[in-house]
Order: sequence, then structure tokens, then C-alpha cells
Amino acid sequence: MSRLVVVSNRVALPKEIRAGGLATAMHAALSESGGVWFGWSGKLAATSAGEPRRQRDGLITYATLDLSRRDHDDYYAGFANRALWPLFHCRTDLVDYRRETYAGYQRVNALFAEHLAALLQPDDVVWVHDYHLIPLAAHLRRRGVACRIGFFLHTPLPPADLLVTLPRHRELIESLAAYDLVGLQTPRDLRALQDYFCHESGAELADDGTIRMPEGRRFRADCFPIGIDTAAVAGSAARAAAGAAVARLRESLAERALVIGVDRLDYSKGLPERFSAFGRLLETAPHLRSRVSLLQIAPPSRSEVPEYRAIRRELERIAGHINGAYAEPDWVPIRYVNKAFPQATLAGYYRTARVGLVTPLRDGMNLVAKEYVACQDPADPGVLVLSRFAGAANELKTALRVNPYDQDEVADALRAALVMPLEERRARWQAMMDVMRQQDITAWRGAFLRALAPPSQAERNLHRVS
Ligand SMILES: O=P(O)(O)OC[C@H]1O[C@H](O[C@H]2O[C@H](CO)[C@@H](O)[C@H](O)[C@H]2O)[C@H](O)[C@@H](O)[C@@H]1O
Ligand SMILES: O=c1ccn([C@@H]2O[C@H](COP(=O)(O)OP(=O)(O)O)[C@@H](O)[C@H]2O)c(=O)[nH]1
Repeated sequence: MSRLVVVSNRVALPKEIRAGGLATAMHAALSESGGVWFGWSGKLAATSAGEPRRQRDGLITYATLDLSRRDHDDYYAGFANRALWPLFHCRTDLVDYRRETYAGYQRVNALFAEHLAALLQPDDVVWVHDYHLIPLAAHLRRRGVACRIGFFLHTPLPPADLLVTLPRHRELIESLAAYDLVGLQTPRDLRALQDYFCHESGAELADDGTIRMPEGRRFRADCFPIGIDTAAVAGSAARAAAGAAVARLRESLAERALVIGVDRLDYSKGLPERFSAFGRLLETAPHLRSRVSLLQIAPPSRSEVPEYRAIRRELERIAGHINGAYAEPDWVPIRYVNKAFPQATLAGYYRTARVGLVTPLRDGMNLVAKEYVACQDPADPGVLVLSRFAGAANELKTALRVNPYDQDEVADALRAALVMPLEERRARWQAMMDVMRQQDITAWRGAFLRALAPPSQAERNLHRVS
């Protein structure tokens, strides 16, 4: 069997508490049959020239690189998170493209390729993750690496009309053609990719999803919505429900209903809009005052990027305003917590909450939505209120799906969720669980790796004929 080599900017080292869906998902995907996980250590060093540090935990070998301050600032804080992240989340107003940061992004991709090429064996299967590493396969191919290489984009891909606003977009996006397989979260993202290649690059799209570039190179693109380890998450929620953290939370609620939100502090998550919608609920449904609280867990993220510091200030202002308007001596409407929690603790919190409020303005998938559902008590499940702009909305069709820009609609959905009869809650929850049990993390990994496997001789003959 060939070895799986996963490459991502972010590597979650053993026992690290790390907010972020990619790390959660890759950990679950690799722990089953093992492999190598290569990426940035999360640490800064005087230079990026050091050798990768190796460590082993169970079936996973971690190989991590430190980055210099300059490489980190140009590649991660700069091009990846100030140009690609806002662009891919349709926030062209926040895109800050600079030639120097783009050069740094290419430089770090070349550095990753240099170290990876040295550790790869010919029949390895390489699986590269996310927008930080789009040109990695092109750099590896230049070094003569011939193994199967797949790429999965965890974020949304915006329509081609927006992609073309990025300077040097063709050089970057067309480097995806160096992969054998490109995976996206939803059909909408896949359509955006196909449109770009067909209309900007003059490529042809075959019925089986293969994209043929004008110069003859082919690669496949398809969608693979990411899942969670549904059974394990459900099990951990049942255990956490009996734990001390949940007991303290319950006691503090004193029978009041809880609405929960859990998100990295990111402008794509729609947090100001969410707080305002909760304020709107309290304004328009006075009987709910003192009877429901919103617990928003929002660990700081990418604080070196100015837009993330700005969103933090804005949220403090809105939360202060709403709490100032409605709080009572024994009740605060919004409990706003800026720190990360272990997933086992979150599982118990999700199970305690009557409503999971997940309202990103745009999100590749949003694993929190799936985790909230998996953590519910089957006998008395809570209700998921979910933005139609999260990739998860594509699969979780019986959530109360909302437009996060419409505060009245979100407030109405919250009101409906808080009074929803048990029978309807159970039916909606069961339908979501059925989908999530089928499309869990193991199924996601299996589907991607099967699609990445080398084509059989029969398929190769078919290609030759067509
Ligand atoms: O690594 P950070 O800069 O701290 O950010 C954390 C991760 O955020 C993004 O996660 C995405 O992946 C999730 C799993 O597929 C998906 O549910 C979510 O919608 C995406 O936003 C980012 O894409 C990752 O690279 C980051 O590691
Ligand atoms: O305090 C926290 C907050 C979040 N998470 C995890 O971070 C991931 C967030 O993934 P999601 O896809 O929702 O969004 P992303 O942060 O990747 O954009 C989920 O697995 C959460 O359980 C966590 O472990 N601790």
C-alpha cells in the first residue's frame, strides 16, 4: 500500500488545542491508517533554512518547518490571509495585494517543495491542503516529482468574475493544473473552478470532470464535502454531558435557554450580524428577555492581520451595546468568550444549548455546524440555525436555513427554534444525522483518495480513444 503524505500550512501537533476545521479534519483522517503530515510548525525562527523537525505519535509522523518572521509575514499573514482569504470569501474590499507578499508566498511554496521532494518516495500519494499551498504541485513537478498529487480547497472558491480581480490570477490559478485531482467543498465551488478554466484558460471540460488544458495537460476536479467523525463526536458529547464544565454552565443558566455560537474570530463568520440579530430578537420579543442567553465562543485568530484586530474591536462594541441595553443584575444577554476550548468541552456545551447559531457570511464548510448536530441528545435534540452561505447548508437541509445578512430572518428563526415542538426537532435532527453518518470523515478521505488513485489500464485506454 502506498504511503499517504498530507501537506498543509497548519499542522496540529499531538495534544495541541487548535481552533480550525482543517486541523480537526486532518487529524481524524490521518489517525485511521497513518502517514506523514508535513507543514509549518507554527513557530518562528531566525531563518527558514532549518531542516524539518520529525516526531511520531501513533501512526502519524509529523515533519514540521519553522519559518522566518519575513516568510511568515509575506506568505501567511500577507498573501494567504490578506489577499486570498478575503478574495475567496468574496470580500474584494478587504483584499490587499502586494508584489512582495506574493513573491514571499511563492518562496515559501518553493521551500516546502524542496523539503518535501527530499522526503518523498516514488509511490507516495501526496495530498495538499488549502489556499496557502496552491502552487506547491507546480514547484514539486519542476523538481521532477512524479507521484500522484491531490489538492483540496477548504475555503469557498468565488465566481470567476471575482477571481480575475487578483493580479497574476492566471499564473496562480492555472498552477492547479499541476495536480492530478482538485477537490472542492460544494457544487458551487466546483462550478466556479470549471468556469474559470473554461472561460479564462480556454480549457475543455469532459463529462467525467476532467479539465483538459490547451497544451494538453489534464486534471480532474470534483466536489468532496468534508465531514466529521460523527460517531466519535456523538460519543464524546454523551460523556461530556456528565462532566464538571457542563454542570457549571447549566448551573449558571438557571433554567434559561442557551443559544451557542463557536467560531474563530474571523470577519467571514458574520459575528457582528449575529450579535445584532440576537439584539433584534430581544427588541422584538420582550418576553424572551431574561429567558435566553447567547454564549459566543470566539478564540482570537490571525491577530497579526489588521482586519482581524478591527473585527475584535467591533464585536466588543456591539456586545457591550446589547448587554448595556438589556442586561439585568442576574442576567447578561451575550456571554462573549475570547478563548479556545478543547473539543470535548465544546461537545458538552453544544449538547446543553437549545439552539446552535451558525451564521457565516461565507464558509467553505463549517464543521461547528456538523459538530453541534452530532452532539445533540437524540431524545431531546436542539435546533441548528444555519447560514445558507456555509458549505454545510448544502448537506444539512433540515436545519433552519437563513440569510445571515437579514437580521429579522435570523431573529425569526431563533424564535421558531426556541419553541419548536419535540417531534419536529427530532425529525429535523434525524435527517441531518443520517446524512452525517454516511458522509463522515472516513467517507470523505476514502472518496478523495479513491479518486486520486492512479487510473486503471482500462481507464487509460478509454482516455486514449476519447
Ligand atoms: O490555520 P488558521 O489560520 O488558524 O485558520 C484555521 C483554519 O481555517 C480555515 O478552515 C477551513 O476548513 C474547514 C474544514 O474544511 C472548513 O469547515 C472551513 O469552512 C474553512 O474555513 C482554513 O481554510 C484552514 O486552512 C485553517 O487552518
Ligand atoms: O475553542 C474552540 C473553537 C473551535 N474549535 C474547533 O475548530 C473547528 C472550527 O472549524 P470550522 O470548520 O467550523 O471553521 P474554521 O475555523 O476552520 O474556519 C471545529 O472543529 C471546532 O470544534 C476548537 O477546537 N476550540
